[in-house]
Amino acid sequence: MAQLASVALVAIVAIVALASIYVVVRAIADPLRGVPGPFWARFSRLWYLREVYEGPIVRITPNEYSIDDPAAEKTIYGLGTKFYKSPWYIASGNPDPTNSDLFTERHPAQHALMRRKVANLYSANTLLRLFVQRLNEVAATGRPINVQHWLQCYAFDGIGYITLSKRFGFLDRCEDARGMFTSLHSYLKYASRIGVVSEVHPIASKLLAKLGSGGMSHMMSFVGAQLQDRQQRLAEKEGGGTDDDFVSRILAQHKADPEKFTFTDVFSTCITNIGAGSDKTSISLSAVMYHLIRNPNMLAELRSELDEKLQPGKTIEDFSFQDAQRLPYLQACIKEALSVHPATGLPLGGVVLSGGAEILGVFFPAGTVIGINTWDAALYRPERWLINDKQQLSRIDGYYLPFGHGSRTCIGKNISLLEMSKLVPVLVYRFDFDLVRPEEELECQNVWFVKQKNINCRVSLR
Ligand code: HEM
Repeated sequence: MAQLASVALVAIVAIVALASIYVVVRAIADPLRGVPGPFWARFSRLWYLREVYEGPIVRITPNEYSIDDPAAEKTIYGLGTKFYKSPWYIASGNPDPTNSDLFTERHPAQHALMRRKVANLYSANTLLRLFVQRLNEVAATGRPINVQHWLQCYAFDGIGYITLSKRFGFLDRCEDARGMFTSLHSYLKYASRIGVVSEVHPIASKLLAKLGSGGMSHMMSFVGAQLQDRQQRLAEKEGGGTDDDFVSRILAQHKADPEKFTFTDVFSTCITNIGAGSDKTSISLSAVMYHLIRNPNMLAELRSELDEKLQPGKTIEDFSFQDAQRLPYLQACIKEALSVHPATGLPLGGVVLSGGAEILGVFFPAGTVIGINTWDAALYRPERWLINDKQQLSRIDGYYLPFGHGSRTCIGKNISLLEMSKLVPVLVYRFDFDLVRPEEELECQNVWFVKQKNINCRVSLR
């Protein structure tokens, strides 16, 4: 027995020694060893779970680099790119690779095919009245609210409505009654961490499911029940046409060609909408509101633009998306907030294709993972989007990446811009928001989505 234990010990020591030699030799022989980054990123992916580092090209793992260069956007994400999404995306999806969805499908051709199937459903159209009613009620009580949480209720009900023509019901009491925010948050924590070591995703996800911590299970059962209900209604309506909403159109596509557009496609499109389109919209809306609350001069400027453009006999709620798009200061406030606080906070990784790629004079061999982080931290200054200097505008626009870029740009971008353009004018026109603790810095948590934690305000009617 003692002999067996010492053989096992020798074997373990030998494996550890060989692995260490391999890691050190790989780091020394690495043609990209000149790229700066944290020391431990030369040897292991694990440091990525905690640190931040700045520079034009930064090593973030032994085989992964974060790039800060707008010209690289086209190379990595441009339409027709052959770059695969990086292995990080694996942990966000179904462990069964045949059940991928638009967000997690890594193969460029498969991804393009999937995207073509649903692209027409995302052309842009609200829960404004209900949200304003809730704010009116809370304003009457003087009770402080967490603005991010309330906007999350708005965004969740919004995306439920847009996708399934059914609200989840968060705006009824502005509470996470179904535990869905918590579920999505634990899913994001899981995906952002396990994405770093995505090889363990098939085992880790099974283990979590056994422990009853599935993350998305609430959402899946809600979506499943709504789809079943709608299918039944459509069947009863046979010959009588379909409703003109997202879910009817997607089910009609499935009915027309169930092999090309399978029920799994229907389900994963709806789930992806809700996972991808709720928190990111609420984080972006919170960013717009936070910076306006923090900058009273800019808030006053926006309000005077709204006063000026509001036609006699109309209310602020009558402003259409088209009207809002013609308000330069409003659009600059939104764009600037998404610039200084993009909803996602990790590099959007892509695997370098065969033949390699040269970026900022550095050659990255095939198989290396490179990506651009959407964060372009700067002072909040909407005015910088309102200049006439085309060259300067195009330079700053090159760094604007909150929705990603090219072939994998956010498919829900128009929907969320519409939601923001409709809601922000109403909020700033109807209400005052006063931070409960203005002396506190903004606190955020990065779980791939960078969530604000402490935008606590008292709301009052203007
Ligand atoms: C302000 C709100 C939003 C922001 C900031 C945002 C941002 C992003 C970003 C950065 C990506 C990742 C691109 C990549 O991995 O390279 C993405 C992808 C995606 N978003 Fe959004 N998003 C928002 C709202 C929405 C909404 C409302 C929907 C659905 C209705 C949606 C659906 C998707 C989908 C399906 C993808 C995957 C697209 C693909 O890979 O082809 N997003 N979004």
